[in-house]
Amino acid sequence: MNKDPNEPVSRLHTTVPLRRVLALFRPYRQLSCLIVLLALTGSMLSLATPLMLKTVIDTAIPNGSEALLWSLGAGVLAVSLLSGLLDVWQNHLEHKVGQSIMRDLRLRLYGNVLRQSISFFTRSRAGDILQRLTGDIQKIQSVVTRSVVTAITQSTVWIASIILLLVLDVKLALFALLLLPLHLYPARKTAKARKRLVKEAQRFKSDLSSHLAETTGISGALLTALYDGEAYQTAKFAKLNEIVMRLELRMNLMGRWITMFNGVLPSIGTIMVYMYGGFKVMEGSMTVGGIVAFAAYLSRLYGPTQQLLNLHSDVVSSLAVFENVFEYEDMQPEVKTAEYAPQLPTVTGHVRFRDVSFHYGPDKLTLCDISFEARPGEVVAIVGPSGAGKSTLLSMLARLHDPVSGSIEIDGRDIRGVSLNSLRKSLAFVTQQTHLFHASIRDNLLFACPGATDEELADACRKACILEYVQSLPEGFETIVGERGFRLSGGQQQRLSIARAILKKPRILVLDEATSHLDTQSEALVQAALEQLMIGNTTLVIAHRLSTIVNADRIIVLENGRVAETGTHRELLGRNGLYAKLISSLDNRM
Ligand SMILES: Nc1ncnc2c1ncn2[C@@H]1O[C@H](COP(=O)(O)OP(=O)(O)OP(=O)(O)O)[C@@H](O)[C@H]1O
Repeated sequence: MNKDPNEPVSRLHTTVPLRRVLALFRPYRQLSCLIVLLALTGSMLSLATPLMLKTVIDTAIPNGSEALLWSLGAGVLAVSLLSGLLDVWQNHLEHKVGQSIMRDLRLRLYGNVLRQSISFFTRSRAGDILQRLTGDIQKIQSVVTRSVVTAITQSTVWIASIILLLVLDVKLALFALLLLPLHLYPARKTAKARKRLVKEAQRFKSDLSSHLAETTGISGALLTALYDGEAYQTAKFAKLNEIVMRLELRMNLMGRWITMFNGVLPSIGTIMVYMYGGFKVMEGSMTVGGIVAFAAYLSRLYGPTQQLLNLHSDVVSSLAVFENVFEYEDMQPEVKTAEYAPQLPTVTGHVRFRDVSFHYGPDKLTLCDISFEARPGEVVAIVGPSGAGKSTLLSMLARLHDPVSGSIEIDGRDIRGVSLNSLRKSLAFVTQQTHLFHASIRDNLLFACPGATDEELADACRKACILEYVQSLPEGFETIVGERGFRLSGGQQQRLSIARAILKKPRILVLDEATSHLDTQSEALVQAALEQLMIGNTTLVIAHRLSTIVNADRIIVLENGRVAETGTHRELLGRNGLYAKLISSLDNRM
């Protein structure tokens, strides 16, 4: 199936050490100890009942002791009531610890995903990320909630039951224990098979949620509608859906077989004990109460055996999911900064690219030895044919990618040596594709400057030529916009994103000028907004408008990732090279 896009970005390990799973409990050590204590007390209490039953049958009834019968009856009732209460408390605490671990994991994973470089997001499907942060974490929840407690309590009951069985009758106990190894072989086999199935199912679930996310997002839905792709998408979904269902069925069936097998063995064991014990009672070497107590302890031996084997199978199969989760926790961003990198102080906005080279893949350099500078307040226009590397070049200023050689400096400091957030605070990007979150206009603006006052918001919108429009909306700044919100036109979205950039008060501005989708009036408004934003800032602009290019202090002409020409409009026209050709094609389009 569609595997490549889902391949891990950097696979750091293939198996998860159990130590790492146990380390998740570290912050909840005390609560976990309390849970284990409660569970052990509950298990010990449950071991008292068979002994009381033995006394009822062997002593109270034959001796006609009503008082003993009453007190043993009350004892059994008290034990079961107390066990029930302890169980409720223990269960609540187990869930508290389990849910807290899930919360911590989700938060750590989300934080680490957001820390990743942009290359991670271009490689991953949204559905995969969603699946890991929700589906996968949900899947390991039951293991995390129950596993440790079950392992400790059930092993205790198991060992205690063996001791009590041996105390009651050594030969009978050894006879009953003979059946135990029969449980192990199928349990080991199925645990491995389940792990494979779980891994496969998680992968297809990831495919399913990616397909869902892609086709129900506004762009995917629009494309599907316009190309009449409903039947195609539904067929693709149905295929994945079917595979997921079949895998779930296989996993369930495998679980049922093992449950059946594990259910039959104890019955055989119990009936053998009753028969063998029966003969011993007839011989007079054992009491009836002794057999009843023995059978009760036997069920407390087989029960935990099953539980421990199920747990083993759950843990082994869920290791596949742990691998997924821990992989996201361990991922390192490609673009790294030292933990205590200094902040970039308020800058004047002097930008310098020194021999910058970059490639997306090893086969071909996307940018090769690019050098240029933009002095504070200058406008530098980047022009060149489609695919020349203009967007890549400017994205490097915000360290969306790092150069493979050369360096980029702001005010003489290599941007790799300063903290990433301080670097990004001093820059503002206005791109052609504007993204607005599904939130109010106010919240979308505050995203750039969380502390901005209403006056500052209004002022930024006024400068971006959008205030009047926002105020004319029935809900004004509270209007919900974004993919599923109120639809703003392309120009309005751009002006809102310019207002957002104005609020950031950057020193360096990176613009990707709109090409053609705006009408003349809208373009004039966007242009006026941009001019406001450019005042006093160093501006690097991927320029498509003749006026921007002509008025730029310097023009960098890129071709196939190299600087083909540099100069002012007049100088470059005089050279009659690539620039002159590009300008004549621009003129022809105007
Ligand atoms: N994420 C990516 N992975 C691999 N290659 C990429 C990626 N992004 C861009 N490229 C390639 O890098 C080259 C430069 O792309 P870039 O978008 O920087 O060009 P551009 O000059 O901005 O083009 P346009 O004017 O059409 O937007 C292109 O050949 C493109 O295919």
